[in-house]
Amino acid sequence: MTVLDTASVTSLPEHAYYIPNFITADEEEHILKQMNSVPLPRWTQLSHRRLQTWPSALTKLNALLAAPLPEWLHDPIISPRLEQLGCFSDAPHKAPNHVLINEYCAGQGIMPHEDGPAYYPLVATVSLAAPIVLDLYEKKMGRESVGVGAGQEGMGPKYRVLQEPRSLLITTGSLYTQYLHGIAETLRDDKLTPESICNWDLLGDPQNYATGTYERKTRISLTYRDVLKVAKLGNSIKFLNRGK
Ligand SMILES: O=C(O)CCC(=O)C(=O)O
Ligand SMILES: [Fe+2]
Repeated sequence: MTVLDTASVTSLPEHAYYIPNFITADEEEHILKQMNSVPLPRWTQLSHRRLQTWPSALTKLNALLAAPLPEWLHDPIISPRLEQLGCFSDAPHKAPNHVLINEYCAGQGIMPHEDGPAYYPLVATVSLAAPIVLDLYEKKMGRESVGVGAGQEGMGPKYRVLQEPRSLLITTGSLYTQYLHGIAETLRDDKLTPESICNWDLLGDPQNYATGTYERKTRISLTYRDVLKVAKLGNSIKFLNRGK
């Protein structure tokens, strides 16, 4: 049995994997320090959260301009940890080449959405600083209704995943393509029970949630992905100079 087999969230459609304490508290602190020491314009302020995009935002055609990730996003998460798991070994570039950093203050969240076709369909999410619940919604069949109603009153999530600080969550396969994911805009996550939280058996510190509720604190996520289209800067410069 591989490490990933033992981390499988078996009550979810295929596939999700959850590993608590994927990084140490020292490693978490180092990453948070680096993240907070970048120049302020590195942050994109959205109405409900702020975001850093590494190495840069995708082009209009969903291509990534080839550039290395900063060392603090690479070590130890990509090398050696994700490499040891082998989760990107079938991806076109065999490793993640893009990282989004999302910061959610208490009360902030992200609308149910899907990550779409720009990426190899696997997301590796490392959570930092505080726990949060990720909600999963089944996509409605029929184009017009995709996403409509998800997250609205009376349309609760189909599944809930509790992401502890320092944990890794991998979503791939039909979970990537057939489901929407979102985070509620709330000051506390509640109904934290083994019945309601689908990765309860895999939690590192379930006793922290024994009261069934958790007051939200600022939580950071690092989402690692492989962008399918990569443009080499040299080629882009040739393209820009075309006709000169
Ligand atoms: O913060 C998270 O765990 C989810 C972020 C997300 O869905 C995204 O960046 O597309
Ligand atoms: Fe997403």
